Amino acid sequence: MANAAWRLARRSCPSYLQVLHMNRTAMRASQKDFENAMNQVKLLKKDPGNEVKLKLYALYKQATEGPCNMPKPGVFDLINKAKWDAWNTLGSLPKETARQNYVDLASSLSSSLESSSQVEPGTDRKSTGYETLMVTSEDGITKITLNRPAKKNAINVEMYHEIMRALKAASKDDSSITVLTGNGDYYSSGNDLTNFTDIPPGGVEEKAKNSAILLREFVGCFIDFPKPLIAMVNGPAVGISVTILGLFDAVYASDRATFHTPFSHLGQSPEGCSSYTFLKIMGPAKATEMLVFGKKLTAGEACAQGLVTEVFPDSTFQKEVWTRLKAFAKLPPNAMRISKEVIRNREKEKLHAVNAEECSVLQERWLSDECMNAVVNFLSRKSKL
Ligand SMILES: CCCCCCCCCCC/C=C/C(=O)SCCNC(=O)CCNC(=O)[C@H](O)C(C)(C)COP(=O)(O)OP(=O)(O)OC[C@H]1O[C@@H](n2cnc3c(N)ncnc32)[C@H](O)[C@@H]1OP(=O)(O)O
Repeated sequence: MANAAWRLARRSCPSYLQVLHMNRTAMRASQKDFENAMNQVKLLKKDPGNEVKLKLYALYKQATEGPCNMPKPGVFDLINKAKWDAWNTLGSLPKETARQNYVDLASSLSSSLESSSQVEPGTDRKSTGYETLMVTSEDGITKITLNRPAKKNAINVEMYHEIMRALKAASKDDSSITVLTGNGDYYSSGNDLTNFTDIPPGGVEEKAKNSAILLREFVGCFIDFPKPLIAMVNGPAVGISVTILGLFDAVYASDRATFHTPFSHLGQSPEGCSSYTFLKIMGPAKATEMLVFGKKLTAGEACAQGLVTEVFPDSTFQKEVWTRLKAFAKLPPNAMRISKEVIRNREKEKLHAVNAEECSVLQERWLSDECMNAVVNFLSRKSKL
């Protein structure tokens, strides 16, 4: 049947997309296929992650009930709002197409999740077990890639924890240097603003307290990281993804990258030790423009001010930086580690004290009307940076 559709399509010379559509229609999933797909999903050995689960939920509802018929949940009813958004996005997609898409997604998941659990042979090792990151180790370099490109690599609570886990693992593995970069067009859009919506029974005060503990531990991992740590800033960087750059040993940027710390706009205050490192790196006047007035820097400006080590044209960024990193990774690892220790040890105590103070100030800021209003405006689509 599918072959017949393909032959017919070729004879009347329709576009490639039309052919694909005919093929898919000819292969419409039966109710039995749909039920098998639901079982396949239940039997997955690995959690496919929230975004995929929402997609599956939406396709299931569309396939069984048709277009979204639920009243829209409130902005702070985060889970039901996410489900509603996912379902509502499918608009008037026919039930049969939703059923087919569900079957396709389930089958792609069972093949990709089963195969990704296998460790590749040779020196290129991929770490599995991360939802928000890709972690690989090759040629003496551990690469940690922020991997939520559809959300501009915003750092949700899970990603904070996974970055800490990946850094702890990298500090003990046999690589000589560690690289942090982003997947997609952004390096990172900073803290995921939906982190503010998941309020525990103890209320916002408890949330702010726990968040300050999390942030302090997160930044602490960068202060204490023992090997050379290099940022490959592949695109725009916002908020905490910029401030922690002051704790890296080298920062290479694409000329597409920008550096933005809009803390006052968000009713917040600096973190990542930037209230200390940025002043040392660029002097108080330039640091104030960034941290207090939220001035966004181009990669060239960030390099001129010492935050970035070197800027590369986007077209050659990956090739040029990887060539350089591979050369660095051949240097004697113990010498690099000890040199970093000598440089960092003089500052460590001070950095931990700055980190603690910044987190305690932020804990208060998160409870302010200025901060709450900024977050609600972003979540209700009234504002962007
Ligand atoms: C009680 C307190 C608890 C807090 C717990 C926190 C713990 C530690 C906190 C540490 C302090 C950190 C501070 C910071 O990092 S401040 C910086 C925060 N970041 C932002 O304000 C950026 C917000 N995003 C934007 O302004 C725009 O999205 C952006 C300019 C980055 C890109 O715009 P563009 O038009 O190109 O793309 P979209 O807006 O359509 O984005 C695509 C989707 O990605 C979602 N997105 C992007 N960034 C974020 C983000 N930071 N948080 C949440 N979601 C984000 C965006 O909503 C789109 O999603 P949808 O496709 O679903 O609409």
